[in-house]
Amino acid sequence: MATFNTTTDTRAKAKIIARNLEMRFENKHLFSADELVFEQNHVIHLQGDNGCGKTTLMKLLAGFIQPTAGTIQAQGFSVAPWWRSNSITGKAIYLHQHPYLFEGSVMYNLTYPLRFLSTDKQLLKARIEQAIDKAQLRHLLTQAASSLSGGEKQRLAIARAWVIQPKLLMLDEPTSNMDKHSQHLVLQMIADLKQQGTGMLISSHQTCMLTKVCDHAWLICDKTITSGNISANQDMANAHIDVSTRLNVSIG
Ligand SMILES: Nc1ncnc2c1ncn2[C@@H]1O[C@H](COP(=O)(O)OP(=O)(O)OP(=O)(O)O)[C@@H](O)[C@H]1O
Repeated sequence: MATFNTTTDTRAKAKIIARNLEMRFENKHLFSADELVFEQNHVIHLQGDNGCGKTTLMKLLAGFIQPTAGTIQAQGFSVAPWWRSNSITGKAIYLHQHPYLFEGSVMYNLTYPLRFLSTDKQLLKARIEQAIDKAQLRHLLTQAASSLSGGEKQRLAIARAWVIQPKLLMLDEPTSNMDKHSQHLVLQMIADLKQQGTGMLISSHQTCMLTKVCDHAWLICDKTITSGNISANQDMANAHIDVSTRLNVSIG
């Protein structure tokens, strides 16, 4: 039986903890894991072959779907509104590889979050201006977001996340539509967020420019999720799971 819950000490480091996790689609066992901790100040490279379950794991941690078994708990966030049936939803921001954008212009998409944030509005406006430059979106501001190219849409979605500065951010195959130049721009924003303490989970089945900023790795292999540090002196192209910190997980 899967359960979700949230503890609300907002002074604590924000984290999402999954325990005794098991995910199945009908009879198909996708993965299991004893314990996964996704927290602020950690940047995790989520690795695994096509179809192993990277997107599914992110959707679980975002609270969009429920695990077959196990618990998913959030700590260090403010209390969820009473009408939200799943208290995990909305804690970690999830960016799909084909990001959801609002109908309207690029500028509308960037300013939309303003109305929901309690942060000083002048500071937010200044941050939006910075994001526009960082993502090189200024020449596109009045254009409909729906008319952007795939790479531009991803740049816009990441710029919007950069403005919000979430505690936890998940990026699903963020560079899949990006040329090298766009990857450089996004890398800078991701590095900024890392410095500001945002915890990030970045999925990609291959190493890419963005995975250079990762200090931890989760690997989905043989229906098992293992977790470990990325050795500081190791080329990310050979990123591996530190065997000493491997989790004891079951294979179904
Ligand atoms: N709602 C669903 N019902 C049944 N099967 C599903 C469902 N969602 C995903 N799957 C299956 O689960 C498996 C994992 O899918 P998922 O998208 O999580 O993999 P992934 O690792 O993100 O793949 P990729 O690297 O290709 O993006 C796939 O075989 C997929 O078909």
